[in-house]
Amino acid sequence: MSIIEASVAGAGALGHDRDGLRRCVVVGTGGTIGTRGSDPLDRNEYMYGGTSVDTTSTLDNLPDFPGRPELEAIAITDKPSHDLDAGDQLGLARVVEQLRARRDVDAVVVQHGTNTVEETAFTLDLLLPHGKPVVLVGSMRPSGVVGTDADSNLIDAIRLAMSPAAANRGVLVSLGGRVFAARDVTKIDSRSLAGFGAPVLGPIGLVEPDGEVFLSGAAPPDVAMLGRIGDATELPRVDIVVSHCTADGTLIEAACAAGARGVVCAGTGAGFPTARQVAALRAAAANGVLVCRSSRIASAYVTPPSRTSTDPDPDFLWSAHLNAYQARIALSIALAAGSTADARRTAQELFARF
Ligand SMILES: NC(=O)C[C@H](N)C(=O)O
Repeated sequence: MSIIEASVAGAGALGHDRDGLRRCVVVGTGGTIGTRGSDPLDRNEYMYGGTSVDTTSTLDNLPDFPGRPELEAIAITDKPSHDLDAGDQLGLARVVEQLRARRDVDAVVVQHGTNTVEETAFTLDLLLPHGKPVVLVGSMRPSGVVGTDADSNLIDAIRLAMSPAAANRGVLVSLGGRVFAARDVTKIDSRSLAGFGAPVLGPIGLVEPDGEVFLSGAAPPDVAMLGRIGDATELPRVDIVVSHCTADGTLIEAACAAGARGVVCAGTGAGFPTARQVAALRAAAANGVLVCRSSRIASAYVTPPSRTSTDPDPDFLWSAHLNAYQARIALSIALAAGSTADARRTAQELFARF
């Protein structure tokens, strides 16, 4: 596990003496929202590590706002989000659970890079039981630059997390005044301040500029897989292989040679690998690797095999509404929770329910 530190900054250090008020803990993992631009006019030049803004000073610099709860900061990693690994995500899940178990904590906000926030959000959604709100937040621009969204997004996320409507809703993601369910959200733009979208079902809510929170839609299932993976600090390797014209089995064989216990094929359309990929996937499945058909397109429904001539293989799992990135996470967690035979059942159940 590569959690580097778990240092709690006392709320008193934040200068707010608000006995009796509610408390939100902000957990820093890194990402642009955890950095400060070196030039106010340069939105791209910012650094991690030594020059980044730690979560405590981010909160110290946050202006007061109506409804501001007591805030507490914990820094656990300081990485661009594409460098987070499963150990980081499992460690984060356990830190969030410890915080939610505290009687004086009402909600947890996680600062996270936007590149993979959808992956960590879905991981936490599978791992954590429903209960006190958990909100992930990122920003498209570092703090301290002209037009930054770092402070406004953080304030929105805190307001969302402190809203009673956010409890028992699974993990939520907040960016640009919009609220997304973990299972729906994806990064859709690498430049726009509205960088997140939910291509299939849309956002489930709004945080208005005056702090009003509106949420709609149903909560996702409460599967709480953390309780089933014991004290695992890593997750079994599951690789994604994309399909396209001319794709053959080389990458599938390489994944298996690297020790993958599962392979997700991001197939074309409703989940179709090429014939040469199917042959390699069959060979993988024959060797005990769990194979899942998913799709490379943003909105797909990959259905169970009907044993018609066009279906790749009745032994392959199918990701239903989940995209390939989500299927990889669900399969990996299912493999961590039990034997390969159990994982086959658990993963297919997770695919069906989300
Ligand atoms: N806007 C961002 O947060 C991107 C960032 N580099 C990341 O860690 O994902």
